[in-house]
Amino acid sequence: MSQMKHIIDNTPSTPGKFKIDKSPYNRLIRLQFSLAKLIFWSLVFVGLIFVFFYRSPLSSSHVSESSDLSRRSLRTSSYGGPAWEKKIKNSAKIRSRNGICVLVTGAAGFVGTHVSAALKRRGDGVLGLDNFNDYYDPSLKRARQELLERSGVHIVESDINDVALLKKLFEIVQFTHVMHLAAQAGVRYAMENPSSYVHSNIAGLVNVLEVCKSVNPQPAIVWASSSSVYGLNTKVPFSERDRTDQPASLYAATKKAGEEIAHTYNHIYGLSITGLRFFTVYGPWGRPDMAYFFFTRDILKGKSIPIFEAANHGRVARDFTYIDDIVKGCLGALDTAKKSTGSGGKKKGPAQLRVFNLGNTSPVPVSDLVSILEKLLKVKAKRLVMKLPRNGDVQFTHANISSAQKELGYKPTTDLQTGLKKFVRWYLSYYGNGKKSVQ
Ligand SMILES: O=C(O)[C@H]1O[C@H](OP(=O)(O)OP(=O)(O)OC[C@H]2O[C@@H](n3ccc(=O)[nH]c3=O)[C@H](O)[C@@H]2O)[C@H](O)[C@@H](O)[C@@H]1O
Repeated sequence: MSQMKHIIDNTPSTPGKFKIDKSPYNRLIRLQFSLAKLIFWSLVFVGLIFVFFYRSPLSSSHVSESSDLSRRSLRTSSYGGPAWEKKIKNSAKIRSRNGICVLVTGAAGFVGTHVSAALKRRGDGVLGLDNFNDYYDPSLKRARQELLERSGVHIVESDINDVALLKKLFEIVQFTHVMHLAAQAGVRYAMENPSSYVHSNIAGLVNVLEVCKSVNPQPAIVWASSSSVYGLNTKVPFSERDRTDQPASLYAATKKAGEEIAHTYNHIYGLSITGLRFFTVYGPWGRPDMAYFFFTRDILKGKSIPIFEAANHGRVARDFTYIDDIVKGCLGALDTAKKSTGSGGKKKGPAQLRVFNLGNTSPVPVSDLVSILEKLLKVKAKRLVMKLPRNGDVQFTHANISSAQKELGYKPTTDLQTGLKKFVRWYLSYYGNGKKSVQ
């Protein structure tokens, strides 16, 4: 109390504003006023500490906003410092004449790993970004990361929603291109965890574009859309000119929204943007949530596998596309991307806006995929034929690729039999020795 008195007595009145009055009533008012001031400044102090420790761009990223995203760990390691910056510069250094400098988001993902490795092999500068979430076994992502680090590609561990980090990366490196592959993938999981699709495929995309539009020079952007935007269309093969306004899953709806968002950023800010509609990409280092992958695992385990069929025993088919073909399409898109035209957040002229199908042009029924796997694995599958669930799946996909062929020189060369053979070889070497558990 005496300490309090000391504080109160020494609280200076603002000169010229208050006349010092010694009456008990005014002393009480002064006491209340000073207490209010004390509380106010204490709150400001606590607030400053909060801002400094939890919102600082150079501390861990904003995990709190993602806490509602069950099954995802958005853990990000702290970053900053000269050693960290050196690693980034080294990874992003262009080592060939006419090379490009690419920030690859989702670099520890299936397509991201293959694209990053291919860019690095040609001497381009590559920096990866990934949040290593646990949508599927993160140890597989870590193994891909090891692979990339060995070839000189560093992956910064953070979420695309961490705008401060994205800006920092652009301060360190002048990326000529952004290959935006980070996304919440999977058609059926969207019913389980819808907010993760909004977080990554909508909010995340907007953040990436926001940063890209405001840096100088603006990079050109190539990003992953999806064949699922064709939704319930029945006209085949799917052409880029077809309608895309009847998505069958929230996943598809977020990818379609992404295409519209891309249009806006191209229109307002002059960003050069290319969307790639991938058709069921498969291959070594693939995604364990995809059918070909978990069919392989379950056939080997002797577990039954659910094979979907449409009404009246209609076949469900996919235009399965091998990863190496997709990588060529991605590189083709990067190499033919024109420069963005804006600067200082302002558009200076019309910029390139493109969308391409990257498929294989030969759909295969899922039951045939299983037959190929049976032969390769030399194990008979326990087939459990089921009705196609109404949770996002469409009956078939089939790409018309003439546009990608013409503009990107895209020409898929791997049929499903050949591609699955390579996948199975990888699968057995990665999981087959019993050291790693298949999740
Ligand atoms: O092409 C695309 O745009 C999409 O391709 C895949 O989606 P999907 O084609 O549904 O791939 P899978 O989940 O591997 O399914 C492949 C086929 O197997 C069928 N399937 C799936 C699961 C299952 O238990 N049984 C089954 O028969 C599906 O109906 C589908 O026809 C990816 O998961 C998406 O991220 C991607 O965007």
